[in-house]
Amino acid sequence: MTNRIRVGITGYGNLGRGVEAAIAQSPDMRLVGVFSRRDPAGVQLLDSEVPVYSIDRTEEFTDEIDVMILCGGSKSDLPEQGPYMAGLFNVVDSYDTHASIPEYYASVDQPARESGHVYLLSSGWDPGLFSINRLMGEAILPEGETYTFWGKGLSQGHSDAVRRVPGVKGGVQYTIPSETAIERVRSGQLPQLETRDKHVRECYVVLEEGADANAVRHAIVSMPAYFADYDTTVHFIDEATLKAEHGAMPHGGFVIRSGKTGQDNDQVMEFSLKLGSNPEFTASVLVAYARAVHRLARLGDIGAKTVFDVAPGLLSPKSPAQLRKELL
Ligand SMILES: NC(=O)C1=CN([C@@H]2O[C@H](COP(=O)(O)OP(=O)(O)OC[C@H]3O[C@@H](n4cnc5c(N)ncnc54)[C@H](OP(=O)(O)O)[C@@H]3O)[C@@H](O)[C@H]2O)C=CC1
Ligand SMILES: N[C@@H](C[C@H]1CC(C(=O)O)=NO1)C(=O)O
Repeated sequence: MTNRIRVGITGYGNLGRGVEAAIAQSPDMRLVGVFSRRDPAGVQLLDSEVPVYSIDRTEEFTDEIDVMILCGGSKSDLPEQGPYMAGLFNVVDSYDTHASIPEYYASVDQPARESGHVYLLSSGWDPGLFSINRLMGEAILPEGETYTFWGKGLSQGHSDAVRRVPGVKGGVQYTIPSETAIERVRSGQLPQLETRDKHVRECYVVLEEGADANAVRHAIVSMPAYFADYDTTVHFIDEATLKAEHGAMPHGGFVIRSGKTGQDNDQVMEFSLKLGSNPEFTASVLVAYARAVHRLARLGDIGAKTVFDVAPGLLSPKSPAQLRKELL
C-alpha cells in the first residue's frame, strides 16, 4: 500500500512493544523506527528489520515521520518527552496521571501550536475509552451516578510508578476492586463511594541490593496521585519470583452510568473490557488514534487534543462512505 502513515515509536517497553505489534496489524501504516534512551544495539524489537535509534536523533526524522507515538512512563518520562516531541512531530501518548492531565495538556499544547502539530494526549482505555463512556453516560443520563471499576489486573501506570521509586529494582502493581462496592452499584443503590471504598492496590517489589525496605514501602504507599488515596500493600519478592509469577499483564474493568430518564424509568449504561494484555490493548488504541491524528494534521488542525475532541470515524481505516454503509 502506497502513502502509508509513517509512524515512529519513542520508548520501547511493554507499551512500545505493543505499538510495534499493532502497527504490524495495520496495513495503512509503516513503522519508520524506534527511538530509545538506551544503546540501540541493546534493544531487541519483535521485527529485527525495523531500525532502532538513539532518542537523541529524533530531530533528524521530522520529515520522515507523520505521527510519533510516545510509549514512556507517565510518572517521569512523558512530562519531559511530551513537550519536546510536541515541537517536532504530530504525537499520540497515553499519559494517565489523571490528577495532572490539565497541566500536562497545557505543557504540550503550546509547543504543538507553535510548531503546527497535533498532540493527542491521554489516549488508551483509562484515560481514553473509559473517559468517553463516562462522558456519554453523563450526557445521556444527566440524572444519575457514574462508577468506574478496574481489575483485578496489572496497572501499567502504577507499576511504572513503583519501578521509579529509589531502591526498587523491579515491580508490578495489581488493582483489586471491592466486590461489596460493585454489588452495591449493580443493585441500583446509587451509593456514594469514596476512592478507598472501591479498590485496594497490591505491589510486588524486588529491592536493589542494600535498599531499605521500610523506606521503599513508605515511598510507595504515600505516593500522591498513585497510592496515597488507597489501602496499599507492598510485598517484597526476589527477581526470580517476579519473572516467574508476575510476567503476565491482564487487566480490565467497567464504567457504569446508572440513572433515571424523564418519566422516572431506571436506565443503566455499561462499557466493559476484559484484557489478556493491558499493554497490547492500550497500544491498539494508540495506533487507532495515530490514524486520526494524521488525518487531523492533514486537515490543518493543530494543538493539544483529548479523546473528547476526536470524531470516532477518524479512527477507522474505512472511508466515511464505507462506515455509513457498514456501521450505521
Ligand atoms: N491511558 C491508558 O489507558 C494506559 C496508559 N499506560 C501508560 O503507559 C506507560 C508505559 O507503560 P509500560 O510500557 O508498561 O512501561 P515500561 O516500564 O515497560 O516502559 C517505560 C519506559 O522504560 C524504558 N524501558 C523499558 N524497558 C526497559 C529496560 N529493560 N531497561 C531500561 N529501560 C527500559 C523504555 O524507555 P527507553 O526505550 O527510552 O529506555 C520505556 O519507554 C505507563 O506508565 C502508563 O502511564 C499504560 C496502560 C494504559
Ligand atoms: N492507566 C491504567 C489503565 C487503567 C487501569 C487502572 C488501575 O488499575 O488503577 N487505571 O486505569 C494503566 O496504566 O494500566
